[in-house]
Amino acid sequence: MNKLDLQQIWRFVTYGENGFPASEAQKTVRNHTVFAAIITLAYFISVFLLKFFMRNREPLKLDRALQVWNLIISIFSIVASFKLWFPSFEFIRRDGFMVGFQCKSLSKMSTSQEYWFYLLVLSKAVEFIDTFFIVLRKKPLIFLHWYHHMATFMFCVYQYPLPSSQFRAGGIINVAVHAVMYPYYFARSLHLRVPGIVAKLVTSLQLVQFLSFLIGSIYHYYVYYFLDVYPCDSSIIQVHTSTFLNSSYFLLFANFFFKSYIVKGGKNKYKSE
Ligand SMILES: CC(C)(COP(=O)(O)OP(=O)(O)OC[C@H]1O[C@@H](n2cnc3c(N)ncnc32)[C@H](O)[C@@H]1OP(=O)(O)O)[C@@H](O)C(=O)NCCC(=O)NCCSC(=O)CC(=O)O
Repeated sequence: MNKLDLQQIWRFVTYGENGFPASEAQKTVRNHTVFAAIITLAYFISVFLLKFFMRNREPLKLDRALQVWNLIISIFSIVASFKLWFPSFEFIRRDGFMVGFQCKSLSKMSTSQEYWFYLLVLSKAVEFIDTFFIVLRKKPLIFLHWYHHMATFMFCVYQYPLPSSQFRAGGIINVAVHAVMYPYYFARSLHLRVPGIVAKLVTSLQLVQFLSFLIGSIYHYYVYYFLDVYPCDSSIIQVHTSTFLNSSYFLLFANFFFKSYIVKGGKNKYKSE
């Protein structure tokens, strides 16, 4: 097992966009796969230990901390969206949405994009913080929430060191969705009167996102199984992993949508505001 080298991980964070050494960063992430699994397991255990510890205690207020957290992660998601999306339009314009974005071109990102993509991968561990707010504030902790955080981080650690335009396209779409979701959470944490329709729109956006990932998978399967040449840079095992994960997310979010907004006219918290 390789040694944990936080200094090395941090060195890439402070490197900046210019000449970002993407292959070194990818190697470092690959060398830390076991540590990533340990962090994910530690997250799982500490979340449920903390939940148990809080069972007879008053919920913590944490309003200001939650606002600051949501503001930071909103700014990160918005800036990363711009940094990652604008150069990607060139791939799409040149080679089309499927080939240019999903199948093979996106692996050849600029060094600036590579830098932001590295931050995006690390942010999936930082986003574990969301759950600690839920537990300490004694809000309902649903399976979808912790499963999604754990699986997404491990999926990123597995895919990032490998060439995969499909994975990179997924990350870029996801950060754009987070650029809407976190400002929504920020507004909620400020106790602003957010109309119920906004929550529905955010959940719909998440569902469209998972659907777009699944359409990407179908395209890969079609090319792999029915055409003579397979030009995409994701191995079929990578595509299978992506299909499994995104199908599970799609089903869980569809269930969330159904229970929150449709059954008995939807939950009150989304109606009253
Ligand atoms: C509309 C949603 C974005 C959020 O649904 P929720 O039911 O969580 O929304 P809500 O408005 O009722 O807010 C719930 C409570 O959480 C508080 N809250 C504020 N900021 C938060 C944060 N960063 N993390 C967790 N909770 C937070 C709110 O103030 C509110 O508290 P109070 O009740 O005190 O006002 C939905 O689409 C969704 O994603 N639901 C799944 C739940 C979830 O955990 N989602 C985030 C990770 S999934 C993800 O990130 C998917 C992806 O990658 O696209």
